Amino acid sequence: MCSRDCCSGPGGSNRGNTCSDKKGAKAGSLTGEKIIPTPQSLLYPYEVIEEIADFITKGSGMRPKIGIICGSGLGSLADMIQDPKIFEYEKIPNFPVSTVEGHAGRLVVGTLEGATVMAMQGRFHFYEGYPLAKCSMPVRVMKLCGVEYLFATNAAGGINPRFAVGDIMLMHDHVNMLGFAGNSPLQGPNDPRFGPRFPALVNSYNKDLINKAIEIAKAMGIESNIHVGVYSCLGGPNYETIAELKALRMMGVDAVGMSTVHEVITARHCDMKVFAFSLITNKCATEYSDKKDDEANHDEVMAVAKNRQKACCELVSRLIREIHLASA
Ligand SMILES: O=P(O)(O)O[C@H]1O[C@H](CO)[C@@H](O)[C@H]1O
Ligand SMILES: Nc1nc2[nH]cnc2c(=O)[nH]1
Repeated sequence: MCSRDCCSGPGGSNRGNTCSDKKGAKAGSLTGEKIIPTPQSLLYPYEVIEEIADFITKGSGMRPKIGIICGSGLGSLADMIQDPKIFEYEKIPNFPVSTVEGHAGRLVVGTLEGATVMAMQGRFHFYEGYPLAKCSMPVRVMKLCGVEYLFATNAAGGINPRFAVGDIMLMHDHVNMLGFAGNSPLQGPNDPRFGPRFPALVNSYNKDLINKAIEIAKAMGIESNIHVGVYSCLGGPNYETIAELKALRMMGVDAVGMSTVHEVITARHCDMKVFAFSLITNKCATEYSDKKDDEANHDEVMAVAKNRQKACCELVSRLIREIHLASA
């Protein structure tokens, strides 16, 4: 009988995919349980990710170098892609579907500013009922497609009082609240083909790309709308209470959302370079008040994203152009 986490005990649910112990007992059969908790990393074994990546590279005839994840209402980032080959999520084998307004549910592969790119027009969130490993599984697909740079974007609430609605915060660090609570996309047996058991996360956000983005923002004349700060991901789908926002601020958090962190962890685990930003779609109140205006809502998030999509698109396309020119 296999003695590893992947097959034994109540956590075992290998689905016959990855265990190298030929004596491995049938998954989950020891306890007779019908519902078997599955370690996150076993949800998508390497071979399944490889199949999805093959489907995309063969279907598009490309090995993209840059991956983009479009935040809520920022799907227009993918609309910039030239000669797009579009894959609806429901037509990609073993891919989840998008359930959130503002997340179309398509993978777009093509070129942008001369670089080969693939963009997720629609990401997966923990609050949709997906485990974190499932939310960030497409990052591993990107890796096996050839992606070296991850651009992750999100809509977020601004906690830093200096931030205004419509500003852009370049992420230079994060506070992983789901991680504090014991949840990680890397939970379960580690497959070293993706990365190490204990990845370091200091310097996760590429400093050169942050500096280049600041230069680009200056050239665009939007320097005063650009900040560099710390993002935190909460589980959602509810927005935060005042007490939670106060606590986050005390922890040094500048913007809060419900995504991105697990994608960045997965990307750093497999050694991608990461650039990420938050579009500040609402200001988070950190004092009690009766004003209805203080309440975040998704319609407002979408409306602000629509208004600021032009600036976000220009920032992303110019940065991609620089990466492409530097590697040409
Ligand atoms: O992080 P993205 O996907 O941009 O979306 C953010 O906006 C939604 C809430 O309005 C949440 O999904 C939150 O995470
Ligand atoms: N958690 C969270 N996510 C958001 N996404 C956009 N705005 C917000 C916010 O205020 N809080």
